[in-house]
Amino acid sequence: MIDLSHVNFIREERTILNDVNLHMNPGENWMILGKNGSGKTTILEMINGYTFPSSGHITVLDQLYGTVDVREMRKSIGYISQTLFEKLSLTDPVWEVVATGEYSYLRFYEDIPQEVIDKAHSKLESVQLAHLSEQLLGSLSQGERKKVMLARALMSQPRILIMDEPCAGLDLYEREKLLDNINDLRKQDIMIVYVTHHTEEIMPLFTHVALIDEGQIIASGLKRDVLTADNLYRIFQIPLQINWVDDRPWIQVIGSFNK
Ligand SMILES: Nc1ncnc2c1ncn2[C@@H]1O[C@H](COP(=O)(O)OP(=O)(O)OP(=O)(O)O)[C@@H](O)[C@H]1O
Repeated sequence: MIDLSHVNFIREERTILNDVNLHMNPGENWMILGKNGSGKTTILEMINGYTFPSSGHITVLDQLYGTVDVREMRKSIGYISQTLFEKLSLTDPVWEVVATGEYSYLRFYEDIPQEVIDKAHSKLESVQLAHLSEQLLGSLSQGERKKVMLARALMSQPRILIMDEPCAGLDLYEREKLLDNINDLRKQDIMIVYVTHHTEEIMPLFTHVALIDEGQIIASGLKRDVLTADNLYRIFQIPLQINWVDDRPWIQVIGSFNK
């Protein structure tokens, strides 16, 4: 479904991605975990066709990038990121912002078909935000904004949903509510690719994890095989242990930092 083969990305003599190989198959949901600046967002931008590798191949939904119109590809790929949020109109009502997801528009400059309006309301209902549909986007809390992004991304019924740190800036309550909505997506036929620095966001729906450090994949595969104390030490350089509770990994730091 998504295949990155020997992908390198070099800018100003700096290797940002170094021989990245990732093979994501139908039925899998992937978490990409790594420190700040390790190359996570660059991978997501490549899957979306916004950034092209210096060398290597990327195939998404059986289409080899470089030989297809990536704008067409993006109709099958939902993307949730802070950069995209900043392009949306803070002065539009929430239902209208959600409706723009149907066509991947940033704003409407034409009449909106009634069925698209109805669909936007039902997507808002599915993330428990129906009561805020008439409120302006700019007046929402951080958590509500993230849920609006999720509802908007689901409008076009994408086959792949890519999320770049959707829980950044959320308090514990808002984070858990959003993660619950994301976990519910396992009932749908959609592949999730999710980037974070935080292991506890690995909800049960995630089947696979890729660990990235300084542009290199350190380990990738089934989450319980990859999320070992040794592998995480290689990424974070902190001695820790992992406790699995209800199929979620929780990290406990052990010993002293840097000793
Ligand atoms: N087009 C580019 N030109 C030059 N440098 C780039 C480019 N794109 C990314 N980088 C650099 O590559 C590195 C990896 O960036 P990226 O945004 O992929 O990291 P990240 O793992 O998502 O980080 P964070 O968790 O902090 O968001 C950074 O040091 C960034 O400055």
